[in-house]
Amino acid sequence: MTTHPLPDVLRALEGQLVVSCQAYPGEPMRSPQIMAAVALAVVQGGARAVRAQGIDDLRAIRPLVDVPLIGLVKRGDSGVFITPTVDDAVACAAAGADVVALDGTPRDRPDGRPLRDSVEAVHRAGALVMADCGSLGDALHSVAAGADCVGTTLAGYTGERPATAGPDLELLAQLAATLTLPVIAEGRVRHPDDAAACLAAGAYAVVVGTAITHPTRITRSFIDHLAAARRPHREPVDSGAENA
Ligand SMILES: CC(=O)N[C@H](C=O)[C@@H](O)[C@H](O)[C@H](O)COP(=O)(O)O
Repeated sequence: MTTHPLPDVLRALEGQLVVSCQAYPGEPMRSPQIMAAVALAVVQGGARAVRAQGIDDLRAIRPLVDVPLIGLVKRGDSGVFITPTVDDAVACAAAGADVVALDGTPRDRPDGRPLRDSVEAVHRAGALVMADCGSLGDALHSVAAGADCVGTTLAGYTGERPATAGPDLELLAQLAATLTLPVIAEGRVRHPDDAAACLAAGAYAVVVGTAITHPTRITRSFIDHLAAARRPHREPVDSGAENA
């Protein structure tokens, strides 16, 4: 439940779909131009905001889309890796992010500074903060640090909660019932039904990444389904008709 007057950027997202456009190191689509085209394509499809990773990608996407841009920088894939430092957060805002997504956990950050420092620096730069959280404790920490909205982005990735097959609806409902700022569903939203379930659980908006913008993993999910569905090969039965 949201009770505070919200900035326009967040108000525009209520009940809407945000699409995360990210390619990972070494992947064929890892290029700012390609991610910018993907971002434009999802906006044409109705995404009301784009989430993107990396300063070059943000710079390439910014002039192409007129929806809010949620920016982050990823450094590695363990510990605090989503926009881990104050400098990274400021760089995202300078590259055109309206909202800077950053790790909202109380874990030690690589620059040794508290979450609050990143939040305040983003606010000074004129942007908002989405705190990526993995638990209720993270979300409460983020709210205390001044975040403008929280996401379930890290649910299942910090060791505090199991990685559910789909979105962590239990955490989502818990956050939505506890907090008075927007709670954004993110992580393992694989199907439109999952997205609808997130809204029903209290999400303010829903972020979908892999299921829309990662062709390698989408293809692999079809391959796995086919492998499971394929019947064991059987020799055709010889009816003996041609000898009759
Ligand atoms: C945990 C982490 O690193 N999440 C990242 C955050 O930006 C991205 O790798 C995810 O793709 C994004 O959160 C969207 O989630 P999904 O791709 O499951 O729809």
